[in-house]
Amino acid sequence: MCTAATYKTKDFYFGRTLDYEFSYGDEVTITPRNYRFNFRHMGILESHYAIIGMAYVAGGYPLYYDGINEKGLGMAGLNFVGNAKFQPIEEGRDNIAQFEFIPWILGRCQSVKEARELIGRMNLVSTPFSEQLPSAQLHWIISDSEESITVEPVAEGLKVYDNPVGVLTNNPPFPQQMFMLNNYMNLSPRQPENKFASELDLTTYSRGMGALGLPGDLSSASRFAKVAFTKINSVSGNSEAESVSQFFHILGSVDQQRGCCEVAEDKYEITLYTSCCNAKKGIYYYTTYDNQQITAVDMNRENLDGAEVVRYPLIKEQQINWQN
Ligand SMILES: C[C@H](CCC(=O)NCCS(=O)(=O)O)[C@H]1CC[C@H]2[C@@H]3[C@H](O)C[C@@H]4C[C@H](O)CC[C@]4(C)[C@H]3C[C@H](O)[C@]12C
Repeated sequence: MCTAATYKTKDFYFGRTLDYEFSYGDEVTITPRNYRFNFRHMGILESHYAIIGMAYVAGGYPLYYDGINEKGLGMAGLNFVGNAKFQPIEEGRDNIAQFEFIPWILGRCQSVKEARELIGRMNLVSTPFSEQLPSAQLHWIISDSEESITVEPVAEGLKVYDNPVGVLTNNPPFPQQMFMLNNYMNLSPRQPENKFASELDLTTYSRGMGALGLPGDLSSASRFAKVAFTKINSVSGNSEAESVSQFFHILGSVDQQRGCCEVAEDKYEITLYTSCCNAKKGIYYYTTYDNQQITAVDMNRENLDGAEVVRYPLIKEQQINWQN
C-alpha cells in the first residue's frame, strides 16, 4: 500500500509513502533538461523540464515512482492492482508506455491544466520496459499548488477525476474512496457533544474523542480517510522546517510498521520510504524505514542543463544524534 498527499503553507509540498515488502533499488534521481528521453512510440524528447524524484535507474533510464519538476508540478504512481488496464496502441493518439507516464507529464507540463490537455490526447499502453520489468498496475495523482487530479487507467480508457482532497491511496477506484468519506462527515478535531441521549450523562473522558471512529488499520480505504482527516485538519507554521515537519507527521499517520501487514508467510509490507518535496524550491526530502532523520537533495544544486541523470542512493542506516 502507499499513500500520497499534498500540503500547502507558504510553499507547496507533495509527497508519498512507498509501502512494499522489497525495494527495487530506489534512488533520489535528478533528470536534467537535456537528458534524451527516448519514448517507445513517440520518438525522442531532446529537452524538457528538469525532474527530481524517486526512481529505479535501469540501464541509465530513470523509472520514476514519484517526482516533481522545476515548474512545481508533482506526480506519483501508486498500486491499483486488479483495476489498472492498459490499452492497445492506437494510431493518431499519443501512445505512452506505463513506465513513461511520469516523464511524459513532468517533462512537458507546468501545471495540472497542461497535464489534463496532454492526457486528453494520450493512450496509455502496456509496452513493458523490459522482459524483467513488466508494466506495473498503477494509478496516479498529479498536483500543482492549486489543484490535484487522479488518473486511473481502467478497461474503458483513462479516467481523470478532480481530486479535491489532494490524497491518493490504492484500491478501490477513486470515486468510491471519495464516496466513503461520507461515512466520516461527523468527525472533528474538537470534542463532541452528547447527541446520543440527553437523559444520559455522557462525558468526554479523554481528549481526541471528536474523531472517534476514524479508522486506524492499514487498508487502503482506511488510510485514505485517516490521511485526509489528518491533512485537512493540519495546522503548522509557514517556515520550511515547520512545513516539512508537519508533512512528515501527516504521512506518519499512515505509516506501516513491520509485522502489522503480512503479505506472505514471514513477509511484511512496510513503509520503505516517505518523501516530501518542496515543489517550489525543487527539494526532495525523505526518510526511510530505518533512518528517520530527514535527508534532502536539492535539484538546484545540480547542473539542470546537463544530459545525464544524477543519482543519490538512499541513506538507509539510522542516524542517531548523540547528545552526550
Ligand atoms: C510497488 C510500488 C507501489 C507500492 C504500492 O502501491 N504498494 C501497495 C501494495 S497493495 O497493492 O496496495 O497491496 C510501485 C510504485 C512505482 C512502481 C515502479 C515504477 O512504475 C517504475 C517501474 C515501472 C516498470 O514497469 C516496473 C518496475 C518499476 C520500477 C515499478 C515497480 C513497482 O511497481 C513500483 C515501485
